[in-house]
Amino acid sequence: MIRLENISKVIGHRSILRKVDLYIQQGEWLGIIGQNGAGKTTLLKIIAQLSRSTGGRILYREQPLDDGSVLKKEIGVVLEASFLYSHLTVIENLEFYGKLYDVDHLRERIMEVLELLGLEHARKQIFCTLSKGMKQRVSIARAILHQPRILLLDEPFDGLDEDTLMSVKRLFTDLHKKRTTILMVSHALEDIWELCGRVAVLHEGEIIHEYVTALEPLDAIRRKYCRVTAGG
Ligand SMILES: Nc1ncnc2c1ncn2[C@@H]1O[C@H](COP(=O)(O)OP(=O)(O)OP(=O)(O)O)[C@@H](O)[C@H]1O
Repeated sequence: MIRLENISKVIGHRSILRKVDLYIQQGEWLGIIGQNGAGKTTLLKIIAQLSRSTGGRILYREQPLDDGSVLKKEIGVVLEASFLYSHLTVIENLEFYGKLYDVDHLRERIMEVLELLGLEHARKQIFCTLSKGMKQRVSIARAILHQPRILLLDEPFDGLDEDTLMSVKRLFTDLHKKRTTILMVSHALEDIWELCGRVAVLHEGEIIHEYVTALEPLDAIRRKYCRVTAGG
């Protein structure tokens, strides 16, 4: 569905990503792991067309992406900088985004995602006054509002309490069952192993391993992963 060919990113004199090749199949749930600074967020931003690569290309359904508009509409993104306006309420933020994406029956859809994320009671609260976990819920609500075919998730469970974590995992699992393609960056290997079918390890801007989670026990990977990222 999405093919990355030789994707590179150089900032100043630093190579952040080095010739990354990656294929993401339709309906797949792919995890990306790696140490701090490995380039995971940079890679996600390039796929989301929020940042430009300095080399290589992205193919979507085997067609090169020249301007990202086709893909942009099909993608929902959860990133730390969550594209939400601090001084708008939760519902105003969702209305703004929903109009931008021409969401049908916007009012009903907003009520649906508010309920899915347990945000009904906070809907009139100003975004910047929310707790970290509540902000993360709004960020997820925004990402799924237009029912994207692809979800790009950067540490999506950050800040969520145990109950919300379970319900958000269920929500993503349901979307995945409905053939949503998911690319998820996380430091929580347990979550990655529980949810993702395949995992790519990014190290200093390069994909150095790919694993099928069903075939590799997490403990073995934890040992290997630590060795690999420690350079051994
Ligand atoms: N705009 C920028 N200018 C300069 N350097 C940048 C910029 N954006 C990212 N970097 C650098 O690129 C490298 C990769 O950053 P990135 O955020 O992609 O890493 P990451 O794997 O997501 O890390 P973490 O696990 O800490 O979130 C880091 O060394 C970072 O400092």
